[in-house]
Formats: sequence, C-alpha cells, structure tokens
Amino acid sequence: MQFDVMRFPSYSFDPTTGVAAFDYLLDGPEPLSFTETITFPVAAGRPVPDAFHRVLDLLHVVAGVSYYKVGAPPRVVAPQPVPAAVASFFTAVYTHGLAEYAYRNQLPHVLSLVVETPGVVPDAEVSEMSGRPLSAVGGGKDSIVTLEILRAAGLDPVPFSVNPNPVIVNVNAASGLTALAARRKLDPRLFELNKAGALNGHIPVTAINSLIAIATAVLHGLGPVVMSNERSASDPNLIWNGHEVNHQWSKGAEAEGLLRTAVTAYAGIADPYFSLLRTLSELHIAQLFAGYTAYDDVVTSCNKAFKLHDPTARWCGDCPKCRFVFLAMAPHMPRERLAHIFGHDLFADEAQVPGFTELLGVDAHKPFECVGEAEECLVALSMLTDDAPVLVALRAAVPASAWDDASHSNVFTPGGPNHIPPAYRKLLDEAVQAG
Ligand SMILES: CC(=O)N[C@H]1[C@@H](OP(=O)(O)OP(=O)(O)OC[C@H]2O[C@@H](n3ccc(=O)[nH]c3=O)[C@H](O)[C@@H]2O)O[C@H](CO)[C@@H](O)[C@@H]1O[C@H](C)C(=O)N[C@@H](C)C(=O)N[C@@H](CCC(=O)O)C(=O)O
Ligand SMILES: Nc1ncnc2c1ncn2[C@@H]1O[C@H](COP(=O)(O)OP(=O)(O)OP(=O)(O)O)[C@@H](O)[C@H]1O
Repeated sequence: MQFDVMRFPSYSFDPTTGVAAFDYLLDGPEPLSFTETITFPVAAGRPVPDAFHRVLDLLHVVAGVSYYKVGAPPRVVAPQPVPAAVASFFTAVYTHGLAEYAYRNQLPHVLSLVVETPGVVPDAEVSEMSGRPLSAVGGGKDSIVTLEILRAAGLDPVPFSVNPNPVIVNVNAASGLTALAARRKLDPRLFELNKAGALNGHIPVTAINSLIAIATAVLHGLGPVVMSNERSASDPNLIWNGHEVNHQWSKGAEAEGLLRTAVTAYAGIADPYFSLLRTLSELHIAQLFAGYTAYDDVVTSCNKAFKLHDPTARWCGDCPKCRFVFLAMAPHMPRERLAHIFGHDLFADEAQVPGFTELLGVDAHKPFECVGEAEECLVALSMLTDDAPVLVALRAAVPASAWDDASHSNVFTPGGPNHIPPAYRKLLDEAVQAG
C-alpha cells in the first residue's frame, strides 16, 4: 500500500451524546479513510466552552497516529492554521512518538517528518483552570499514589480514565471517589488491515489519553489534569540513526512540556496539565505506594490488562513490566504482601532469571516496555538481603563494577526537569518526607 499524504478531512461533536467523530484520510492511488469515535462524559446543563473545541482540534491530529502507521506516507498535512508551538508539538508526536514504530519497521523517513500546517496564527489569550483536579487513572501504582496525595491535601480529585477496564473500575471503587470516563473506539477497519498484514507498531498513547483528559476537564469545569508519569519515562531505550527511540516518549518530560505549551498557545489555558510524580524514580513511587494497603487486591501495572480485545487480565507474572514492578516494590514491603498482590512470588521461580537479568541491563538495551532504569533495578536488588532463588542468581550475574553505580545512586532524591506548579510541588515534597 502506497500513500502520498495523510489528511484530516473533518470532525464533529454532538454535545447531547458526548460523541466526537474524527475523520482521517490516507490519500494516494488507492485512498483509505477511517473514522475514530471518542465519547466524552456529558456535562448536562453546562455550555460547551470554545476551549473544548480547541482541544478537540489538537486531539484530531494527535489521534491520527494510529492511522498514519498503516502506510507511513511522506507527508502529513494538518487541517488548520495553528500557533508555531502547536506545529512543533504535532511534528514531535509523529516523529518522536512513532520512533519505536519507525525503528521496528525500518522506516527512517518517519523520524524526519515535518507536519505541515496551512498557516500560522498568534497565540490565544490565556486564562486559569480553577476546578477540582482531574487525575488520570491507569490502574497501576503510580496513579494510586497521585490520587492519594491529592486526596490527603483536601483537593477532592476526580479520577478519570479512557476505556476503563475492570482493573481501573476496581481501583476507582477502592478509592471511593466518583470517577469520570471517556470511551475511545478505533475504526474497526484498522484491525482488518492489521490482520491482512498492514504496517503496525507502537503509538504514543499517553499523548492521546492526555488530550482526552484535558478536553473532559474543560467540558466539566475541572482541572488541571494531573498525570503520574515518572522521571525515567524520559529516558530513551536506544539511539537509532542519530535519533532517540523511547517507548514511553509521550509519558516523558519533553512531551509533557510540548503538550502544555501547545494547549496554552491554542486553547488559552494556563497550566492545563502536569505530572505530579515527574521528579520521582519508579523505586521511590513504589516506596510511597507501599504506604497504601487499600488497593492490594486491585492494583495492576501489567499492560496485558490494556489489550483492547481482552481487558480482563491482571498481573500476567511473566513480562518485563510485572518483573520490574515486583522488583521495585520488593524492598518496601514483606514478601507475603508482595506475593499476595501479584498472585505468586516471582523471586521463587528460577525461570524468571533471564527476564530480571535483562532489566538489570546486563545483556541488552532496556526492554520496549514501561520499565524503570537498570540503575533503579540494581538499587532495588542491593536493598534485598534474603536468599530467594532468583535473587541469588541475579547477584551472581551482576558485574562487580555495576554495584558501584548503584551505591552512588540518586534514586531516592527527587529531581530532574518538571512542570509541577509550586502549590502542588509542596504537596509532593510533604508526601515524600512523610513516606
Ligand atoms: C496493551 C498493549 O501493550 N498494547 C500494545 C500492543 O498492542 P496489541 O495488539 O498487543 O493490543 P492492543 O493494545 O489491544 O491493540 C490492538 C491493535 O490496535 C492498535 N492500536 C491500539 C491503540 C491505539 O491507540 N492505536 C492503535 O493503533 C495496536 O497497534 C494494535 O494493532 O502492541 C502495539 C504495537 O506495538 C502497541 O501500540 C500497543 O500499545 C497500546 C497503544 C497501549 O495502550 N499501550 C500502553 C499499555 C503502553 O504501551 N503505554 C506506554 C506509554 C507509551 C506512550 O508514549 O504513551 C507505557 O506504559 O510505557
Ligand atoms: N486508560 C487510561 N486512561 C487515562 N489515563 C491513563 C490510562 N492508562 C494510563 N493512564 C495514565 O497515563 C500515565 C501513564 O500510565 P502508566 O501505565 O505508566 O501508569 P499507572 O497505571 O498509574 O502506573 P504503573 O506505571 O504502575 O502502571 C499515568 O498518568 C496513568 O494514570
């Protein structure tokens, strides 16, 4: 399949049903069109603010990555004039956000795409968001820590999810907070094309979920949107053709900054979105999570729970994410509690050794998954003193030089680029001190 250009013909929004329908066109000798629908929670009795439509304009282009990847045309033409910051954001989403897809499919031209726009407009006038925080919930430990920090500060957070699976529904129930949800339905034609062998790969899903969250906050008079993206999300998995390839790019600090700037410039909202946990390592977040026992029967960080066609899974117990979270939580809680959360003790199973070795960075690059740095894994291992079979094998596998790095590690010192507003930074600092 050969296409010349990706276009964005139109979109619609019906305030009575909350349904937005976004159209896409892969144009060429045999064009393909797609429609994705996103159903927002209806805000009965509230007028639809202009800023909501502005955020949908951004979402229309960003959600197009799922369809772009079917054919990877050399041109992407956005539908309307935007401020320069928005054009830069679009280009970053299609290049950095699709870098893993480009690497795996050997499509270097994707890394140097420039999303074209039909003109440049000045930045919008800016006003504040001043409602209850809308806190994105993915069902894992990170968003639970954020919800609990916001709740403890009396901010009355509203949990929010896109396509909440049973894990997210159960986490929200355990929190006792009333949640909002949006439903996202990809065009079924995409799955037919995938089955027929079309180009496919990873997309920057957090950028899409984040814009859906911001649109929901605007529609309901809530906000800012508070995410739970950690420090290590900004670190690349590898360098290819001189470009960083980061599986988690749209969870990283660069993407967060670009998205914030684009929303402010185009929709006129100050401080619309930030990650409360941005300065923390995964190991540090796991330590804070250990202080909340109410979620032990429901929390799930395994990505198997996010499969569109099987949303019932919890911890699979045999993937990089399960291994990483098990290792990150292990120093902060008794093994019995950890085994209860996961359903079994991964450190007792010697078949897990190669997977843990990969996390420690002994053999290859960091896996294409949402896992922390090798350094964090080494520090976790150095904090564990018992002789579980996997731990014994890992200690033997780690070269002596690696332990020096771990002992000088700053994994429990908050730091790094972030966009946390000062009032929220104070809450985080208090939680870290108490933890
Ligand atoms: C659950 C998961 O990890 N899915 C990735 C997997 O897709 P798979 O086919 O195994 O299952 P589905 O997610 O059900 O996808 C079915 C097809 O639909 C396509 N698709 C899905 C969502 C979307 O927004 N657009 C789409 O086009 C997808 O390509 C499938 O063909 O492998 C895919 C290819 O590598 C990944 O793209 C799937 O990842 C999902 C989009 C997803 O939600 N993944 C998150 C769990 C995830 O990886 N989060 C990252 C953050 C990445 C970021 O920058 O935002 C993380 O936690 O590190
Ligand atoms: N379905 C979803 N709807 C809305 N936000 C989501 C969804 N899935 C993940 N997120 C948010 O996206 C960000 C990244 O997700 P991620 O899976 O890393 O976090 P998590 O589920 O909270 O924790 P963990 O890293 O333990 O899985 C987090 O802020 C999370 O709250």
